[in-house]
Amino acid sequence: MEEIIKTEMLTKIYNPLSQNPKLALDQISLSIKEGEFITIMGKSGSGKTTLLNILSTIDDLTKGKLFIYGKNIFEMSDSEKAHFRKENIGFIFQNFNLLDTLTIRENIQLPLKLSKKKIDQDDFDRIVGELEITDILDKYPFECSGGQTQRVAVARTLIMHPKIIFADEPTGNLDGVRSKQLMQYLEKVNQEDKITVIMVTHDPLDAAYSSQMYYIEDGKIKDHLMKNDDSFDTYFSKIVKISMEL
Ligand SMILES: Nc1ncnc2c1ncn2[C@@H]1O[C@H](COP(=O)(O)OP(=O)(O)OP(=O)(O)O)[C@@H](O)[C@H]1O
Repeated sequence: MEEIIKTEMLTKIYNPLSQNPKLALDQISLSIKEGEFITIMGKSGSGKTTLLNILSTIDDLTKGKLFIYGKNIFEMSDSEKAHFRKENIGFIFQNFNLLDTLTIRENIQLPLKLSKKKIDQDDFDRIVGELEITDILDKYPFECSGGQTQRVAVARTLIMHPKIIFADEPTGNLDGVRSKQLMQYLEKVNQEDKITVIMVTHDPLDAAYSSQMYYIEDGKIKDHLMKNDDSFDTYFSKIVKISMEL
């Protein structure tokens, strides 16, 4: 499988020139191939969101190297980065970011309109059907349940057919049943559509869906588990053990 993201000694220092520079990521080297399902775990403040933001090119690194599809990020112009994000990346956040003044249908179609892409009605119908939100398309987000708005946010991401989904604590506001549904859906698009998923989570049940887990401590990779190396039970129990330290 093609390598999509590679970092070498990636380092992030916030406010480097101030009296209080903050070393948030410290020489992170990793490689992510197409079709993988990666989770990033670690204590609060360990650097997980910073790493996600840099890998998705939303934020800049301070030192080290980041390659996207083999291309050095320092050699990419802002418009090349914007193009990469538009064509390749989808985000799922904890608070879903739906617009209350738009209907559910309009919310889902918004990214297509913003990037001046045509709406493929069959594709739209398939996605909202799979996510079971067909009957709320004319409602507004404030009229929907948390589980429904979460599925709308997923639909809005998938309508753009991203190659990579970045998810930051996507189940953070959901109950156990809704969390499981979201994770099963992410697993489905990962396995069937080969969408690469890179997800930050605190929850070992969420992390168990991944094929690899990076554990970050004080901005450094402290542990890297691969599901292939172990049986599922062993992988899961290692994740549970690590998450007990969180
Ligand atoms: N814009 C910023 N300016 C200065 N320091 C920052 C900034 N953003 C994050 N930090 C600091 O960098 C470190 C890593 O932050 P980050 O948000 O990546 O951690 P995290 O592991 O995602 O935490 P959490 O689980 O609480 O969301 C923390 O010490 C944080 O306070």
